[in-house]
Amino acid sequence: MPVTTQEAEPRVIRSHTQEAAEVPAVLRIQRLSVSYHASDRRASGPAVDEVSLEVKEGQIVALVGESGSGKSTLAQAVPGLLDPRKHRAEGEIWLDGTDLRRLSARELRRYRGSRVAMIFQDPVNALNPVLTIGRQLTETIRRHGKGQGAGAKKLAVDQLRRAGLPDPETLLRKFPFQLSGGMCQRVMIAIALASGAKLLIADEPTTALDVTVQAQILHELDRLRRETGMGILLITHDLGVVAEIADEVYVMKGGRIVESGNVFEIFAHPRHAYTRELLESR
Ligand SMILES: Nc1ncnc2c1ncn2[C@@H]1O[C@H](COP(=O)(O)OP(=O)(O)OP(=O)(O)O)[C@@H](O)[C@H]1O
Ligand code: NI
Repeated sequence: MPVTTQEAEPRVIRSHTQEAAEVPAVLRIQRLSVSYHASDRRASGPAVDEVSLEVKEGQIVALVGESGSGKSTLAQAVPGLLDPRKHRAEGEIWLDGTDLRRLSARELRRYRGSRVAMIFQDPVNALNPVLTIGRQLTETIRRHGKGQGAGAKKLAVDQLRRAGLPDPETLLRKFPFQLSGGMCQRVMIAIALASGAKLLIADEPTTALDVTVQAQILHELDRLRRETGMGILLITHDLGVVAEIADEVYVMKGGRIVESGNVFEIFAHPRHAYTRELLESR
């Protein structure tokens, strides 16, 4: 009789070799257009032009393209961070069965931070300079009803450790200016983890950091999406990193997606001339 072994279901949701067909989407953007108002416009035409895009659970989706192609506009439109007085948007942004485009400013604020987290190029300034790291983390934890008092503090320590920061207890008492850029970005990641967001939008999260730290942070994101199932929309100029950690790639030019697909296919057989140029220029 054959021996049957019972293996535990792996917690890891997927790696970029698996088919993602049945994995639910954490973000689905449909025909999103964003135009800045004429007085502010620095270029003709919409900054984002009928873009459709999907991020599934546990996936890293890379958004690449030249400067001014509309990547940051797209990234900021998702959590509703664009100034409503300065732009006009059309289309749908589905997150967890809700079209964010239909929410009021107040409802959007509640979504932001609890369902979708963002990390930016400049982690030092993204943190509040006058509050300790501990205070900023426990604030997030409390606000999202994840814990109070000692419970919140313990969770804060856990998340800092998870984000790869050594000696989290000491770190709780420090202020952002006492930390390196890389450490601040890890704190931002810990805050995103503490909020329990299922989607993380990372807009060039390592551009301002030392070269040696850049790869570490990106590999941290790669590890965390495996551990938590968080979906990540990653904007980066580093095509080497894209090849290494992304599942899907969207190539943007002049506000439009000119090519998208599985990372292996795009890198092996870029169809669009612009994608070939991008690959050759690295
Ligand atoms: N606040 C703004 N007001 C008016 N126009 C803007 C604003 N922000 C961006 N734009 C314009 O929208 C277009 C897209 O810019 P965006 O910053 O989204 O590009 P990007 O792909 O993120 O570029 P980069 O790689 O340099 O960060 C550009 O033409 C830019 O000049
Ligand atoms: Ni940008």
